[in-house]
Amino acid sequence: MVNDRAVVVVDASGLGAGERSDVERAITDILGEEEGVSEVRVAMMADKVHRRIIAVGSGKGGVGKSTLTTNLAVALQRMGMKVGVVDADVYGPSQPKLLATEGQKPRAENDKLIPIESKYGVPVLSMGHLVKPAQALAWRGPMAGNALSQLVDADWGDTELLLIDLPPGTGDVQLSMLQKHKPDGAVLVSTPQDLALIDAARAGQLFEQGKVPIIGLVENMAGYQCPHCGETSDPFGSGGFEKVADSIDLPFLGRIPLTLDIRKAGDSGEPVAASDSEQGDAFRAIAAKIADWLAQEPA
Ligand SMILES: Nc1ncnc2c1ncn2[C@@H]1O[C@H](COP(=O)(O)OP(=O)(O)OP(=O)(O)O)[C@@H](O)[C@H]1O
Repeated sequence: MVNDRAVVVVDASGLGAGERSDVERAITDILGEEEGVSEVRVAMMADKVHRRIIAVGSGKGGVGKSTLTTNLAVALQRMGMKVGVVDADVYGPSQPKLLATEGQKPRAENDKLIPIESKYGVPVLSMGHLVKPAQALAWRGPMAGNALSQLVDADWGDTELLLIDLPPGTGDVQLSMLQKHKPDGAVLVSTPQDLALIDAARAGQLFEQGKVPIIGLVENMAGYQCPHCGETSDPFGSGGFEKVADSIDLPFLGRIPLTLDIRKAGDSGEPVAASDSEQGDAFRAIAAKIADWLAQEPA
């Protein structure tokens, strides 16, 4: 006590942003009731978390970058990592739907957004939580860049890994990310079609120029698995990406089949990696490679 002021120092290491403010509120409420206390001050101390950022990028849209980001985050969370997702796809945010947080609005405290807790233990922030999609369409360079900063500089608490779901291509958001929030590594995703491969190579160049190590390439929608007979066919060809990965000397992280289940799971906000399904295994195998990469890279 200092005169009639109660000062409490709390070791908040390991608590998420929401838990920290709950503890702070509880202490303030309880001590505020005490006789002789006119003011309560709570100082939250925590070990600084060393947070790493991995960007998930693609050359063109619709190749499954958001689906991959969600499932990798859920898979890594289930492996024991504290993972958050930033949906930097300012112009077409899909993480609110994929992580079943649609319609929720993040709170702000001390000028920082508090990420939304999804039911999968993966906190998430998206422009889709803040504005209507049509509003963001009018944004140009600096506004889109500032929007990204708000999301990345939010109060991520004890989150140790942020996966950033980038917009497709090499526009303003990507440049702003390289300048202000340089990722520790990048994962590139593409479908097996030739055009997509060429575009992915372009996205790769952006990271290389920005001196961001490329962790590896993921081939999505590789082979269609028939839900009736289980047979796999290759509407877009297969293996092309692996060859590209080889020819440009980048690790190939894995292949995700095109399945009805993955599409339905995305639409209903129930990522396949959240269950022990065969579909989830493909994402888990890639997540394991990313975890290996993180373990090898000096933090
Ligand atoms: N392996 C897959 N099997 C079946 N459907 C898939 C698969 N991967 C993604 N999809 C579906 O394809 C569509 C596009 O996927 P997604 O939104 O993840 O792509 P994106 O590259 O992030 O797109 P955008 O450029 O619009 O952000 C979604 O309907 C998604 O459910």
